[in-house]
Amino acid sequence: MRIDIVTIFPEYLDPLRGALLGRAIERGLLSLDVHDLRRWTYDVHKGVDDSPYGGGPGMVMKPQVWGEALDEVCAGEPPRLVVPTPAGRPFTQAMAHEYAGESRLVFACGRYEGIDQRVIDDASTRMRVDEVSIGDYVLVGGEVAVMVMVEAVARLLPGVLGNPLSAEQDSFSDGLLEGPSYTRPEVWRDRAVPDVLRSGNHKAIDRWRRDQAIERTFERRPDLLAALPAESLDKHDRAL
Ligand SMILES: Nc1cc(-c2ccc3cc[nH]c3c2)n[nH]1
Repeated sequence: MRIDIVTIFPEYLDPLRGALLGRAIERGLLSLDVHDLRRWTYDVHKGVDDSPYGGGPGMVMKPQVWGEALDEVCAGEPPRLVVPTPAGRPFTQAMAHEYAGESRLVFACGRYEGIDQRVIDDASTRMRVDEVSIGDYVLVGGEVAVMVMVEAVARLLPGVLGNPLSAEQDSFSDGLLEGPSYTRPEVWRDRAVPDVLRSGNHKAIDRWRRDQAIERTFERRPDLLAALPAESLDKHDRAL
């Protein structure tokens, strides 16, 4: 997978080159190119923003600069263009899996009050464009949102995670939250690991883990339970 990111703060994305993702890049499992938007400015001040039509606070990012940047970065095989915004469609694990199946992703990091809408409208005539939110809170720019999405997507690529089962048993993979995890010691500050986990009875362990996942989902994210297909909860699950 080829990932391109356009931003006015390229150094903000440096952490993506460390640790697990850095190793995946070194191993050629994905490529990551970060582009400074100011490369496509021509004025001495390298301006990327201007006042909003209709008035209002803050500044809007200019369409000319973004248009030329995306023309160049998106050239070649048409990518999926992802534009983080608080007004976007919620980013989910299902979308992370969808993106992991793409051969090219381009992320456009806005700043200020965002990017002139015509940039998205124009790009949509040539490629799939998703305006995506990573949560119902407002960040200062798109860079942190892009780091969240790149990490969520990259970890799903074959070979990136040491144990592929980790991704299969993620929270949300079966529509439920993951239950609690435990490791040594057996007792810590007078708190013991649940006996079932030390029983060696894997049928009982799997049942206990599913019960914990359903109970935790019920308590913390009842909306996920409501969205589950009826057939995915058996009689035992419903009796919880
Ligand atoms: N989910 C979420 C996205 C954002 C976001 C995304 C891009 C920009 C550009 C300027 N402010 C931004 C905020 N905040 N919260």
